[in-house]
Amino acid sequence: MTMDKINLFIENLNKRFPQRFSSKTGLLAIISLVVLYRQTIGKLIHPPRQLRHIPHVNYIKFFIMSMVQKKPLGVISKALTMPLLDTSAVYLKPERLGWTVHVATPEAAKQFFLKTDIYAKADAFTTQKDTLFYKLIGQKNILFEHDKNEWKKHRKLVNPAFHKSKPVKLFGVLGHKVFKIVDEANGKPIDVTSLMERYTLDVIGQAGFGFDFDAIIHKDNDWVTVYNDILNAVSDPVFFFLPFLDSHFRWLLRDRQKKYKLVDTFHGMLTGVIEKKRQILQEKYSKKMQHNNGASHDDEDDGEKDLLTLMLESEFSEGGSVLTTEEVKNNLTVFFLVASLTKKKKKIAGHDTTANALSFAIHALARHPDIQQKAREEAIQVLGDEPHDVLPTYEDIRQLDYINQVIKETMRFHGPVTTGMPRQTTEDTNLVGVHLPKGTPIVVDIYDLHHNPHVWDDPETYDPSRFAPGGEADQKASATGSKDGSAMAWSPFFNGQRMCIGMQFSLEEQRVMLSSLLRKYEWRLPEDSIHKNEAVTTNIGVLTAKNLDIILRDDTKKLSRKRYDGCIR
Ligand code: HEM
Repeated sequence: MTMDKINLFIENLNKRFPQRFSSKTGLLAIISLVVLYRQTIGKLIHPPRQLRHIPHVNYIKFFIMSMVQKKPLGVISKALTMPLLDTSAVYLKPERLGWTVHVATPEAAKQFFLKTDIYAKADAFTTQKDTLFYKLIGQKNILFEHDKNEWKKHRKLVNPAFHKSKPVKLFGVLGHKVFKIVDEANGKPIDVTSLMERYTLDVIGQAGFGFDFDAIIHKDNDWVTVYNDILNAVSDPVFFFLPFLDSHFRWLLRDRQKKYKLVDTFHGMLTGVIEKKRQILQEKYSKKMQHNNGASHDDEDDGEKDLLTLMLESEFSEGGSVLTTEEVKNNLTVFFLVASLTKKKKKIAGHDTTANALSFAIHALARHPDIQQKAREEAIQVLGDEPHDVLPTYEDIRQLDYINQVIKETMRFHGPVTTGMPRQTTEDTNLVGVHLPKGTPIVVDIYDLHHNPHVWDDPETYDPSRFAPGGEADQKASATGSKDGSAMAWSPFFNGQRMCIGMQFSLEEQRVMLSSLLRKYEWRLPEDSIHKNEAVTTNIGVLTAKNLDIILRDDTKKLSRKRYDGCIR
């Protein structure tokens, strides 16, 4: 605003309100308004000066589309972020840490994934101590740990457990419980997101630490309710955006205090299980050491042991406790957070990565009956067409080439994790020609990377054959190590050191579930489905399809409806 305009404005004010405004007070008022605007709304809607050389989304449009109109992420991406990628590999978008750099090309993603010292995990959540979320996840755990040495300690212990864990039989047995629910629906629409969430909750309970939530069959049982209540409280947007309510005003909020008690109850259960398992293992190992004269061989199948047992066993082989019970408990909680968290209130974004990947695959196959049929033929070819339910084996799921392509294309098209957790640059740096000052918040935008037309051919077309041998994805992967980082074009689990540790676990779980469903059922969307043309998704948190009802029918007529009778093929 020039001086002339200010003077004119003051003159007008003086005319309207004679004797009220001297030039001085008018000027002061205007300056105060400008400062106030800059410090509040201006700060929100304009990126900080040091980042203004990077293209940014229009804040107002973004706010309206995401918060007011609640448009699906894909719609927002097409309207606001994709156009920015025509001229730049990165752009700015508002996030929890303020204006954040979003990386959406393989070349830039490669730098992000590999240079972990520069793009270090931000201490974003753990700085807000005394919140319910902080209480739930605890101070030290593998996912949120930003101190490299501390993180290595966790990863070293958790890695072998995930490497050994192959609970394929468990995935199948719990799949048969899912069949029970589908059969009971008798052709009526089923909310598959909820069903898959209950499935993955039962999986992580049993595969994580041998605990049966029994969520598939009894969705309202006590532990599932405790768990849902905690999760709903943790994701309550009011407390999420105003964390000081938790830390400073909890004493006024009795209902909130109850949620803190629920977390204590949940932690108490986990701690009890850990301590009991430690004790049993300790006794077992002492006996074995006596009998085997030092050798500690175990006859049980490692693949079907739960992750907690495997973690504690690797502690024993290291010669004692590596992590405290508290740290082990925090890691188990993290497995829940990323592997299976159900939700009760539909308005809350889903949190469950694998369940959403499965739901999106079911949706994609419902929209593309030809692909569904091709995948079914493979499932029947590998698992057989005996007239009873079967349990896929590890060898079986290794042969599911086409279903694997379906899973990978689904995770490109609708990867449940859309950005990963924020990093902050630890020094001034240059990312593919863009200057980033120290302290810049930055994420890899998996959704935009997977939908970037400069990276993928016709990215809005769902086509599993991209992942066929020699296909588009293979060509990119064979460029591994190349400067343009094309191998990073598909990164639903991230890449590099902090890549998802549960990737194989999740992929195997998906292979078992999808092949089992395909072998037994045909499915379609109801006529009035909101997801007919494309999946209507959330735009915040883990990507979820809202109210995804599907009609499943055991009408292939190839198999009888006889329930699994205990025999494993
Ligand atoms: C479709 C399923 C899944 C997807 C898309 C997924 C994706 C991811 C991504 C993108 C990250 C990196 C986050 C970051 O550093 O910002 C991650 C990390 C992690 N994931 Fe997964 N995940 C999935 C399933 C699982 C499962 C089933 C488990 C465990 C049972 C798991 C355990 C973890 C852990 C522990 C980390 C932290 C690793 C570390 O920092 O060292 N994930 N996941």
